[in-house]
Amino acid sequence: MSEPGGHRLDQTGSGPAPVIAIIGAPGSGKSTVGPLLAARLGLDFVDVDEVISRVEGRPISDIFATDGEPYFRRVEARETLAALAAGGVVSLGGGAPLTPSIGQALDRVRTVWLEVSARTASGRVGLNDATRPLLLGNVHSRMVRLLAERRPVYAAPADIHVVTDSLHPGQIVEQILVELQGLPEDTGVIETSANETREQS
Ligand SMILES: Nc1ncnc2c1ncn2[C@@H]1O[C@H](COP(=O)(O)OP(=O)(O)O)[C@@H](O)[C@H]1O
Ligand SMILES: O=C(O)C1=C[C@@H](OP(=O)(O)O)[C@@H](O)[C@H](O)C1
Ligand SMILES: [Mg+2]
Repeated sequence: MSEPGGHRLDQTGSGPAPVIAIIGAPGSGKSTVGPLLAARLGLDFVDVDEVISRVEGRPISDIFATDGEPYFRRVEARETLAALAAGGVVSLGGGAPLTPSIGQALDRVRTVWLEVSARTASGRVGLNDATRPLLLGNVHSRMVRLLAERRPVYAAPADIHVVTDSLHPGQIVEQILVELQGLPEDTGVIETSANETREQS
């Protein structure tokens, strides 16, 4: 089905809705690239951090401060699994893949890993960011440690891997669209027309 963007996918089609999960460290660009990718594919988009803040009625930093990280991770697992079950493009929080139930779910969907260096990520995230309480203090040193711990957890479920440091969000979306075409059919069919994309660029 070709649409102006060349990538529209009718979600009313038969079969389960396609699911694309976006994972990576804080500052890798999940919340930025996710909606752009969803628009190109004609899919719904969910940012799980936004859902959490909405259902909890408070910023993520307040959740951590008042109820602690274990509580946050339980809410995150519930909302992440619900979003993945609903289908569309889902941008996870940076720590979500460390939760076993989420890691197992990621093995069943198309997963995009946006990689970023600690230096670049530190430069992208703001200081004292209310959505990233784990980075309060020395952002760069905390990011270095976090990336070292998590790299294997991001790599394991990844079907598509994009190193984002020197790419703009639009370039990242184009690379994802091209790589989606090369994925095996068994994880759902997402019709994109990368050729049209190349003609458009
Ligand atoms: N490819 C990119 N190049 C430059 N800046 C980016 C890129 N991707 C995201 N950003 C910026 O970095 C910050 C963090 O991006 P965000 O999408 O919130 O990351 P995440 O959701 O992975 O934590 C935002 O200010 C965003 O505009
Ligand atoms: O890395 C993490 O553990 C976290 C990353 C944040 O999301 P982003 O990756 O979108 O910043 C948010 O879920 C929370 O602060 C925890
Ligand atoms: Mg985000």
